[in-house]
Amino acid sequence: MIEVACAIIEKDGLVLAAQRSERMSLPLKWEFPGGKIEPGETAEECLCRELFEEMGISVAVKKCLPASTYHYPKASVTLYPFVCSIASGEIVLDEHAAINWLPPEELQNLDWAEADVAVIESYLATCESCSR
Ligand SMILES: Nc1nc2c([nH]c(=O)n2[C@@H]2O[C@H](COP(=O)(O)OP(=O)(O)OP(=O)(O)O)[C@@H](O)[C@H]2O)c(=O)[nH]1
Repeated sequence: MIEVACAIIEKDGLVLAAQRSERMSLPLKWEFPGGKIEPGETAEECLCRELFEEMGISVAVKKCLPASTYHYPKASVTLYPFVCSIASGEIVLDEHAAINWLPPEELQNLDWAEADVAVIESYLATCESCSR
């Protein structure tokens, strides 16, 4: 079981999606930036560390969404999603192939890592700026 903290970053009514690079597992799939929770670390501590390492930004957590587990053929992944805003810094891509800022209702148009599909549904169900 892999435990992963991930950030649903909102800015001006848009949401950040990040595309995994060709060198990563699940190449070129879209995801919410974040990473594996290390021993002794809380999910929120992990989130802050990974966002700084991967993108050079500090985030402020606005809301936690329910954890969601997906069973890939090789491993099970539990995602701990946090709705966030950028507190400081400008995004610099260190690991990802690309980023995209999308209106919430367009998120489902991307080719997401399978574990993220349920997270997006949960986000859309609670999202205040969504039209649906
Ligand atoms: N960060 C992130 N990982 C996700 C998401 N959805 C999803 O299935 N995963 C999976 O969760 C795992 C997290 O791996 P990662 O590569 O981002 O984490 P990491 O930086 O700590 O790992 P590493 O240092 O071993 O490369 C991968 O197996 C990845 O495919 C998501 O939305 N965000």
